[in-house]
Amino acid sequence: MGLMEVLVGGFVIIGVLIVKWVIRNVNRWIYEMKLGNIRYQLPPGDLGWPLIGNMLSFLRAFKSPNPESFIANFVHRFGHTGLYKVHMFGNPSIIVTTPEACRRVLTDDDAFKPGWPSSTFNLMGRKSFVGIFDEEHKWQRKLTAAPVNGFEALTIYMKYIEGNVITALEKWSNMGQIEFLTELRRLTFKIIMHIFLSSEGEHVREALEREYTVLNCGVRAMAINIPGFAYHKALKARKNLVGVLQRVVTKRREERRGNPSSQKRDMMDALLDAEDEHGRKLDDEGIIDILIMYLNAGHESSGHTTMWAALFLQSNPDMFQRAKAEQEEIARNRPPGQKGLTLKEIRKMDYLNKVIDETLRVVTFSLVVFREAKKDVNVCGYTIPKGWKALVWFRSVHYDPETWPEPKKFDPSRWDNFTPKAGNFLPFGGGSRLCPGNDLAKLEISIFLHYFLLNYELERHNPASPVMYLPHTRPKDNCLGRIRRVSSQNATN
Ligand code: HEM
Repeated sequence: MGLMEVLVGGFVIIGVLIVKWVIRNVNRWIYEMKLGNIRYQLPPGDLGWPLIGNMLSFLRAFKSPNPESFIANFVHRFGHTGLYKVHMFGNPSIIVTTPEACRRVLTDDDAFKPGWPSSTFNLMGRKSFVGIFDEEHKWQRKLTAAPVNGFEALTIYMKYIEGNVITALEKWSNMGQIEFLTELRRLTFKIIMHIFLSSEGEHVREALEREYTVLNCGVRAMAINIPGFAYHKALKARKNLVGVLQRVVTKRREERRGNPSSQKRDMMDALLDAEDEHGRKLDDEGIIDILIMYLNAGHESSGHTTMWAALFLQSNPDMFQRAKAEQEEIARNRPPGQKGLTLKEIRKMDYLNKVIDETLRVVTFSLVVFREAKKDVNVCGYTIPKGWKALVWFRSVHYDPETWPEPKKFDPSRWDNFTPKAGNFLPFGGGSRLCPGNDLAKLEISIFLHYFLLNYELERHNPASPVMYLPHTRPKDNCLGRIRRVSSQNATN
């Protein structure tokens, strides 16, 4: 090789390295330089590539069998600082991974408001809880939380849930091969529909259910509105959902005009009646966005978590036996004449409660929630600048080996005589946004597991089916298998 060729080769390599260095620093120059001195108080990290930021490494990790590698990579490069600067979902952001910092972000409403990616914001609706904050949020939460989660409400819903669980399990056991997850999502959707829209018929439920499956795939996707992309399909699904719900709202308003003293029947009626302290009522868009969000949040999470709890038990025979024995004991001690479960019995399910908490931890259905800093705010020694997002990374909190030794292991007995410190266990979030359906969800899961453990078994078709982590943690085959009846007892015993 001549000297000339060596020189040209050298220049090309140097040129490529310079271009790469420039490209790798574009985000830093765009977002950090304008912060002035505050930029020196940012946590360590890496804002990734222009436009896509760190999304490729996020997707790579969450499409691999080891999603923990995403945060582990930051820890490896920058140390155990707990907060890392990144550029994700189109925004400069700070990932928050320690219990203390997560709690700080979740509980400081003066400094933070919701900061969901535009895909979630557009799909849930600007008037849903992802788009509102302060007084507006407080009012609408008060309006909706007690009718969903209060003791009185749960006592009423319990019978409905129980009846539907018994019927569903019996039906599935006669169906041969089913997608267990798909069927569970249908069941939990039926329950949340009962709470919000009990007066509507089967056809409305079926129309909504179809659209939700598509909508959900877009909620965590990148907001690329081009045919073929998940987000594009999800936007279409939202349009259809709005269409169906708009017809329901219009019909209800007409009915109520014709009969102003008509009885309050479900949450839709409560929303139509609602008035804030200034006499302001919700408009159609407000009601529809609340419904879209509640119906979505209220079925996907509990459907997935129920499936995982059953699956973990089924693949650990000793745990299955222990949980089953507890349920048999409860059924045995039931006073004669009492039909079905009571809330008092549910409170006695000590081991099952540990199984559910351990499932919530291992699965961490909401792996991250999003906030936006309203002002420059100091969190655990670092500054989150005004306008930047805070990504509260629950998955790291639940996989911290200091609190949870062997964190990947499903082990309900780790909960024996153990109460996690505040901030170490956040399956339902915290602060003013704490999940308003947490008790309802646990009730649904407990009732399902009670009847499942007493009378049935799950036989998976592909026990080695790989696990997908996006948009939510699930087996790739949606848990294909059979529900077998193993007891000849009356299903309600
Ligand atoms: C296992 C089941 C569930 C899990 C793991 C779960 C998890 C969560 C989490 C982590 C949040 C906090 C979001 C944030 O901080 O921004 C949340 C909020 C929410 N959840 Fe749940 N959830 C479950 C079941 C339910 C159910 C059954 C309902 C409906 C009845 C529901 C309705 C909501 C709503 C409306 C919000 C927004 C609250 C707000 O912004 O004020 N969730 N959920």
